[in-house]
Amino acid sequence: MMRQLFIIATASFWLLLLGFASSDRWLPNQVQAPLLIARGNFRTLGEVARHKTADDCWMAINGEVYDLSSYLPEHPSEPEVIKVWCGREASEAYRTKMKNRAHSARADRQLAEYRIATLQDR
Ligand code: HEM
Repeated sequence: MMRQLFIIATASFWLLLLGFASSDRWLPNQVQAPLLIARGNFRTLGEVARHKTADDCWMAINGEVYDLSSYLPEHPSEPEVIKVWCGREASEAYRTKMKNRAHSARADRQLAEYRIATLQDR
């Protein structure tokens, strides 16, 4: 009886420990994002520049880096209007739509979904 109790207690202890050690893997995305920032997920403009095609399209906007590859076909303008900004610093373009008009709050919310990193200055 004591032996069984001892085995159960030991097994529970290690299971609990394992659970704590790997718990952040099971956290939902909203919780994982700040963890990624805390761990320093930074990309430089040089790295952004390597993703400059429509199929592989990163942009730096307001200090954050976005992978917009899957969003491009959904953008409600002529494809060229947004494609030319792939691989570039595009804060001004996003802020003005290149015609002195701001994007909507809905656009801002969509943009946030594509964030992959924070922009590193150098
Ligand atoms: C960075 C370069 C970009 C440029 C030059 C650009 C330009 C434009 C233009 C010309 C329009 C259509 C005309 C208009 O509504 O005034 C438009 C609409 C829109 N764009 Fe962009 N866009 C850019 C990036 C983005 C990104 C990254 C997103 C979101 C992930 C986005 C989301 C939208 C949405 C949702 C609309 C519909 C109108 C609105 O909600 O503001 N755009 N954009």
